[in-house]
Amino acid sequence: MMTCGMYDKELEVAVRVVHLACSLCQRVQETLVYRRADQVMSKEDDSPVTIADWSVQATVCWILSDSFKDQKVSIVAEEDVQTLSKADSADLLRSVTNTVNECLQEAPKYGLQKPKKTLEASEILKAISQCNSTGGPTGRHWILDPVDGTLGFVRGDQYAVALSLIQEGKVVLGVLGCPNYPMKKEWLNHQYSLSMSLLSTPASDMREGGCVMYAQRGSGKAWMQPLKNGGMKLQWLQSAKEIQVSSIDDPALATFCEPVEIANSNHSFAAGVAHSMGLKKQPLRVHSMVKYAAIARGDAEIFMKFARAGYKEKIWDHAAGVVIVEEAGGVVTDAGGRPLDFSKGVYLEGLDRGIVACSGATLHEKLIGAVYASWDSSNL
Ligand SMILES: Nc1ncnc2c1ncn2[C@@H]1O[C@H](COP(=O)(O)OS(=O)(=O)O)[C@@H](OP(=O)(O)O)[C@H]1O
Ligand SMILES: [Mg+2]
Ligand SMILES: [Mg+2]
Ligand SMILES: [Mg+2]
Repeated sequence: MMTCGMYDKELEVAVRVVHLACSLCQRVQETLVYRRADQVMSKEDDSPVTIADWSVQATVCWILSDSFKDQKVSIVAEEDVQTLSKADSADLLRSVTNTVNECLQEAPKYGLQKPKKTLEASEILKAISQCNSTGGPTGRHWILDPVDGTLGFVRGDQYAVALSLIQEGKVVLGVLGCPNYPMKKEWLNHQYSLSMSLLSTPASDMREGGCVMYAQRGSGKAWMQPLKNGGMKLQWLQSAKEIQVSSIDDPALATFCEPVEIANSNHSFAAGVAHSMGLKKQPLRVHSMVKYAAIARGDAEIFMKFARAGYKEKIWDHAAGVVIVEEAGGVVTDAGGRPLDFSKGVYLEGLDRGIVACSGATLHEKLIGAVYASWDSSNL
């Protein structure tokens, strides 16, 4: 038996809906790489958002609400309906509505219920805006990043669908869908590009590619499955294999990963820390929570993110990745060595400088020491 925890039912629904959401993203990404300009919108903070971000949020909201009808489902998620409800956004809303309805039609293939009738645009808006919970220290809250690494997504590169559950302020399960991160390791080392692989690989082969990872808190185990495009009605656990962090603890042999964008993490500070702790390899720059996935799977040993001072990290950018890395045997803390606190609402309040994840305690101690030593000489 691959799960035997308190949240088996929640985990099963979460894994199924993440598979479903990944298939939606794959379809949208294929069209996006050819028609980028008019399909990528900007939010108020200038970050990108697409049909996929809203559509996944509406889809996951509908499935969770339907699957847990007896509960008042609380969802903390990234997107809101501001852009979508503007007067000149009618086409956009129509695209989202169609995308969600098409996706939900496929739900039975994934062992989930589909709606009895086609959802109206107003119901889609309602579903998206219903994900406006702020989490907190009590009760049960789903945490969703419908598309994490939207920039990677629009570039035809790495991105993730991240769903997790917090209970009394603790992350109790996490699921990460990584449609462009194949089961085999070597793929991550090349920069993944959908547009390139579409030219060189038959689309069907490429669609076999991705994986979904998941873990339940306290199980001491984390799992990976191939992404199922044709559905997964029965025996959803069967194709899962256990994953574990890397056993490398020599910094000279370790690989570290970090965000692609300099705006999202201070690369030069990370390089200083890397040098100071004796890392020798070039950093692996990857969009999205695929970085946590790489640590959990043993494809890399260290993840560092040092956002600019004043930026507040959001829980949906980390929750699923953290529980999967920890259950796979890794360590995740802030740059001061303290565990991340998911109980304070939407933000990781009180975060000390940045976030680090390591495959084990030896590398983690060295990393925290190197941050401490490098801090004075930096001006983050
Ligand atoms: N200024 C700034 N500083 C730090 N972090 C920020 C910043 N702006 C955005 N974000 C969040 O970063 C999420 C993407 O992180 P990544 O590690 O994938 O970044 S990168 O694309 O590889 O550069 C990204 O998640 P998504 O919006 O889901 O893509 C953001 O939540
Ligand atoms: Mg994100
Ligand atoms: Mg996102
Ligand atoms: Mg975003």
